[in-house]
Amino acid sequence: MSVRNCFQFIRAPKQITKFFWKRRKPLNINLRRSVKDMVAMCGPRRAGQARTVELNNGMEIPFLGLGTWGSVGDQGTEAVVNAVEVGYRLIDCAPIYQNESCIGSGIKSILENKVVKREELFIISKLWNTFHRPDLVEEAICMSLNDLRLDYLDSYLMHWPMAYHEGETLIPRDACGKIKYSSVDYIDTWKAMENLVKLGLTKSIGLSNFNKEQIQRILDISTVRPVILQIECHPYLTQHKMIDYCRKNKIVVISYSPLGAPARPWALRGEQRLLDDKMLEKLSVKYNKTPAQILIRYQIQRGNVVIPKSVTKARIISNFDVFEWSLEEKDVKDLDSMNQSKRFIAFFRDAGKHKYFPFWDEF
Ligand SMILES: NC(=O)C1=CN([C@@H]2O[C@H](COP(=O)(O)OP(=O)(O)OC[C@H]3O[C@@H](n4cnc5c(N)ncnc54)[C@H](OP(=O)(O)O)[C@@H]3O)[C@@H](O)[C@H]2O)C=CC1
Ligand SMILES: O=C1CO[C@H](CO)[C@@H](O)[C@@H]1O
Repeated sequence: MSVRNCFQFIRAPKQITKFFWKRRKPLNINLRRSVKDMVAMCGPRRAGQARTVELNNGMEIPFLGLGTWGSVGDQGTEAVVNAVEVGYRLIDCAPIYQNESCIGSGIKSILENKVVKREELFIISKLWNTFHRPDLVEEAICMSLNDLRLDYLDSYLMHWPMAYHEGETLIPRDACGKIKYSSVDYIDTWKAMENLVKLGLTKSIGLSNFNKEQIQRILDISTVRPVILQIECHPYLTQHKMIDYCRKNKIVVISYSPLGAPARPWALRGEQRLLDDKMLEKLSVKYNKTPAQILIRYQIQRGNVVIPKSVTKARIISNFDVFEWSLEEKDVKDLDSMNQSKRFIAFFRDAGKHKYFPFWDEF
């Protein structure tokens, strides 16, 4: 229920009073109590269960979105259709996932079938590392828009601060298999991204996988402020310092791999999956919710946007059931205490030696 509807609801008893006053008949109902009941009905949704959060440019972004890494072919298309039908309005995409045209088919289908209007969706894509050179930035967003069958994005993020050698290949390697870097400074890339907002190709721009010092460099020169920072975040990597820093700078955090990226067994390095952690098992029993729901709710309760990926219809549905209940503060603290500063998406092998590799600093 929107805030406006809620107030209409509260006003109703006054009209009832007026109507009965005119009829001069005594009423045998407790109007004061019914107002209280109505406020109680509206209250929780208004206070604790908001579904969107405001960005620093006044736009609203949904707290929960659909991740799309690995959502390929018809499965990817169906995942988008199913998700929007369930109520998801945010979809996180990227050309490096090499599926934007499948995701675009899903978006096209829901718009053609009038499930939602374009302006009700919040679509994110990202600038890949081989397109950091300023003269390539507009071409890159146009390719994403073309694949996604859209005229504009709601947000366009610089995927990583490191530039790779420009060319046809997304992961360019030399004869020894090492990634070929490019020396483009992300500051120059950012300036080119600012122009995309002026051209109307995206409504906002943001960052992904940047550390604090790198974000500060952007903030110091930007004429269009970053609205979003997308980073890995879950109880094994709670990101408290980064979240505080972003909050002070009015940047909304999007938590990626919120379930601990279970589809990347290589990232586990033989260790336990986050979803199998004993603490989650305990909370799962206590709240009668799945471990995934606990992990998603944890992010929303911390004020972070969260983008779990799934192509499984039942999971898409259950992952969305995170608004009508909440975790007690002490359980949020217990989840915080699981922090191990452990990254599943480390990217060391492909970019660890790049001068702008972000993860050598504390945050
Ligand atoms: N900016 C960046 O650099 C990055 C951004 N991202 C974004 O964040 C999104 C989410 O992160 P991702 O790394 O995919 O990992 P997630 O932590 O979202 O995990 C996704 C995996 O969990 C499975 N899963 C989904 N729901 C459940 C459930 N209820 N119970 C058990 N398993 C479940 C999915 O399987 P199935 O699909 O088979 O249901 C999939 O294998 C990405 O898809 C991408 O959009 C991710 C990494 C880096
Ligand atoms: O968004 C992403 C999805 O995962 C990839 C690695 O597994 C990352 O490279 C990338 O940043």
